[in-house]
Amino acid sequence: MRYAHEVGKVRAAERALMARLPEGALMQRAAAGLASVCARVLPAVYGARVVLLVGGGDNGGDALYAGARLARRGARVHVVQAGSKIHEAGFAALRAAGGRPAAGDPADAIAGADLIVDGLTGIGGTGALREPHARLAALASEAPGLVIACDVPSGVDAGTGEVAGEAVHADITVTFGTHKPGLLIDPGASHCGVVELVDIGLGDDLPDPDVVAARPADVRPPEPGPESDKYRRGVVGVLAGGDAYTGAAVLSTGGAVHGGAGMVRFASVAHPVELVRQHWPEVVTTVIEPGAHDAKVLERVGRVQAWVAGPGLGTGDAAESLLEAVLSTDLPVLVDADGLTVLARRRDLLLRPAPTVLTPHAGELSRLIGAPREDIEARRLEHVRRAAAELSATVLLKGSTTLIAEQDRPVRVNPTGTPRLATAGTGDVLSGLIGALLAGGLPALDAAAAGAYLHGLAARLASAPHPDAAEAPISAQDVVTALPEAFRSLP
Ligand SMILES: NC(=O)C1=CN([C@@H]2O[C@H](COP(=O)(O)OP(=O)(O)OC[C@H]3O[C@@H](n4cnc5c(N)ncnc54)[C@H](OP(=O)(O)O)[C@@H]3O)[C@@H](O)[C@H]2O)[C@@H](O)CC1
Ligand SMILES: [K+]
Repeated sequence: MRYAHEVGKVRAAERALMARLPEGALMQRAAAGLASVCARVLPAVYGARVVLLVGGGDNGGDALYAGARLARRGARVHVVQAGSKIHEAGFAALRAAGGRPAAGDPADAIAGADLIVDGLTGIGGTGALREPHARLAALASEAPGLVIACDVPSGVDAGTGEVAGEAVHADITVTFGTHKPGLLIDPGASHCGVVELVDIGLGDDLPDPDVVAARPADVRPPEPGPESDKYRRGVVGVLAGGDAYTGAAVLSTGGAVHGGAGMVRFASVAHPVELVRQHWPEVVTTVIEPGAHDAKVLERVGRVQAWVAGPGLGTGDAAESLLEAVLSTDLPVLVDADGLTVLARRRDLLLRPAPTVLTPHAGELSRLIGAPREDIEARRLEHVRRAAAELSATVLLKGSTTLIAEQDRPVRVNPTGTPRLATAGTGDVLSGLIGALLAGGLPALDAAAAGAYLHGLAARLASAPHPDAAEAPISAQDVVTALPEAFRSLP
């Protein structure tokens, strides 16, 4: 896992470690790590034109000391100072090594640099960048040289990934001690380029992480054992589709079929049942009558180990009665799409002892928790956490960075997302896939995180089947088809 810690915890760990080290030692570790990444990416350090953008805090100090190291190796290092304050000891070290303030218009120095080190703000940055920082950030982002952000791209909120104004677009972000949540969550994540973690020795002083992102080896779908039969591997029940929406039924069922379920049961009114039978002959189907139902309706569908309810189900009385039936079982239930719209008026149905997984996009979450959609999109981490606590559920918030929250657990960030997934029907595939993983016995948070991971991977493989292939647009059906390849590509 890649671990990220909130800014307050980073500062506390730094304080604890600093108390045991000689003064300035920690900043030297950070600067040494930053300088070595700079040296690695420059074709040659000797003679390289390096520009340091330096704010008034310790982030600027890191950049100055790293610049001094590069200057001692022959780089031509110039400083663009933003604001009146500067880290005096770092500045003195840089001058002693031969670095100089940039003369003339900073725009010229930035445009002519081979490498720009962004030391404007780090974890101490708050709100939109002020001037002249904002202009310098914009100049750096447009410059032809490589941009390396020190700790955090300036303008990105380290704790949340919010970007309130101008922000540096880095090619590489060298971060110290631990990742910060804002490096993993959009829009901040999309400003980072490649993130490199420099170990400054915080390890023992850091508490449990607040946010984690899976690496491939962390994703472990349920493995069928030698004596698995279709019942032990997990039967997933899908309640989806209606006379109006049939595609959602086919796609959600497809996600379940390719998600490793031992068996998929599907129940709906006659028309979607007919289509699912045509697409997925391996699925066991049940036709249910239109209109409202009592809890007994599920007995006709048969035994399952987890339910998926909602895609294309409609939002009227019939859908509400099915949701009520399914949520009154003691089985894990995933609710998506129309099911979420129903839940927005029936939050009482969420008061249940068994696990519930909700998979809203920002608009659906807005209805569920009564927060404006734009607020949710701007502050995804805060809202997904709040939703998990308020709704007593595992909440997977879809979007440019999919986040998965469960109360008192680190928030999972899905690293495999791709803009290619922003196409109709892909969410239905995800619901069936997570349902299959739940039925296979994964705990809710792991099932949701593994589902999001495999779903993103499948979309990438569908779009570009091998590393040299150009990306092509994809359909939700392509994602279903690529799921086996996504499973195979796990280590
Ligand atoms: N602690 C340690 O041991 C270690 C810390 N390390 C490093 O220190 C960094 C944290 O340093 P920090 O705490 O000094 O804060 P920092 O990120 O430089 O920002 C403060 C400056 O930014 C300014 N500023 C703020 N908002 C702004 C805005 N919107 N627009 C414009 N300006 C704005 C603010 O100005 P002010 O508001 O005070 O006028 C102040 O000048 C950390 O990220 C890591 O790089 C490493 O060396 C490892 C050891
Ligand atoms: K920075």
